[in-house]
Amino acid sequence: MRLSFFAKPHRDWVVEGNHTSRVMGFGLIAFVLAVHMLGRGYSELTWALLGLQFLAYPQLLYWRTRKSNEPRAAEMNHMSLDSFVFGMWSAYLGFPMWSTFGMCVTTAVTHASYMGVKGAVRSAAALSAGALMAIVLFGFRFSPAMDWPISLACLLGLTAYLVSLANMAHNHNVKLFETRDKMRKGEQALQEANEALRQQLGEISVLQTRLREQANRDSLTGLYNRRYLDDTLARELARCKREGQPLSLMLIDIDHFKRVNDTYGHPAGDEVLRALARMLNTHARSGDVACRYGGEEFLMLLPHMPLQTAMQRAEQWRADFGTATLVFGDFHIQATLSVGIATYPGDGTSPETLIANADLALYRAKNNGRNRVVAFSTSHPSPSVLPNSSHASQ
Ligand SMILES: Nc1nc2c(ncn2[C@@H]2O[C@H](COP(=O)(O)OP(=O)(O)OP(=O)(O)O)[C@@H](O)[C@H]2O)c(=O)[nH]1
Repeated sequence: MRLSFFAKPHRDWVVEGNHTSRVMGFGLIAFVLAVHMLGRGYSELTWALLGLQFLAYPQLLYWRTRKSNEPRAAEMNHMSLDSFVFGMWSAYLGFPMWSTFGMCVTTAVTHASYMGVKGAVRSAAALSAGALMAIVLFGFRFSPAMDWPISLACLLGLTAYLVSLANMAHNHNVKLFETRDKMRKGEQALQEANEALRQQLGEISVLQTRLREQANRDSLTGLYNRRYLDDTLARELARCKREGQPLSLMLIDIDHFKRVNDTYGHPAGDEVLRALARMLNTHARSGDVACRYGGEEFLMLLPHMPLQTAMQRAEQWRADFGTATLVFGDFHIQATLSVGIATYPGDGTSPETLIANADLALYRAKNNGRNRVVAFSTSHPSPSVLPNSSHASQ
């Protein structure tokens, strides 16, 4: 387990960069000031302070910054403290020309690079405050020494400082570009993933629609199934009631279908069912619902259709189907239809009653000899039968 004292809580590029440039800059200035102090009779205490100030102080600040909860804010304050101590040293040493200039410029540039012109002003204020403090404590001295070794050291130090600052900015820019590049690539990958997801969602939605459609369809004939009819009949009936329109229901049953199966086989029977479904679909209007109601029983839901029209239609379909021949392999198959019709409002006002009455009418069509159309009518004791003597059952 690491002790928190040694832990590195935060790695901030401002803090790290400042530390490096502070260590370097203070080292160089210490060297320049030492050259200036040589032979000028400064006490041992001053030399010791110089060592502490320029060699130990940067480490102390770095440690404090990293312990701080807000390292950047701490670092900004430390920069002002730098200016203050530089001001003190400059005034204490009598404002040696190049050293003072170097200290002023480096702190002003550092401040300005983080805080703009405001930073430079802040640095100037701190420098002045430091100088003032030194003048108050030690008195005013003025010896702007400009010996060439000091001037040369200052110029080299200043150049090194500016280059290191530019290098830091360059490194930061490179990092910034790399991060932007990564973000752009990430964004692109995200867009691609989004696009793929959108496509998948589209496919899922198509599949769902197809599934819903399949759930409503009879797999053999492709007509709507009974489940769909249950939902639709109530809705269509309600609509016709609102609009004051009639609605007819036709129950259509293939006569003696068992015989077809028994004679020609089940696959042939299937083909007959498909043929009837095709015929009903072909003749259905856009609002009609053709539905396979049971094994060989079909239902046509005919909104807005009065009884007489429904009777005529059913008769037409019965005749067409009865005269058609279905070729299945070597077989020529013929079959007839019986149809029962119930119409809203005369034959019932609820889906259940209408279906029950259409079924009753169909039952009567079968009983009366098949191959015929029978309409249920509550107004007559026996349902009305469309005469069909020419198409007797087989
Ligand atoms: N091929 C085939 N036959 C089916 C299918 N569904 C039901 N059937 C058959 O349809 C026949 C219906 O027979 P019945 O109910 O006796 O009726 P029917 O022979 O048509 O006689 P009526 O209706 O009284 O004229 C049965 O033999 C069922 O096996 C199907 O999907 N395919």
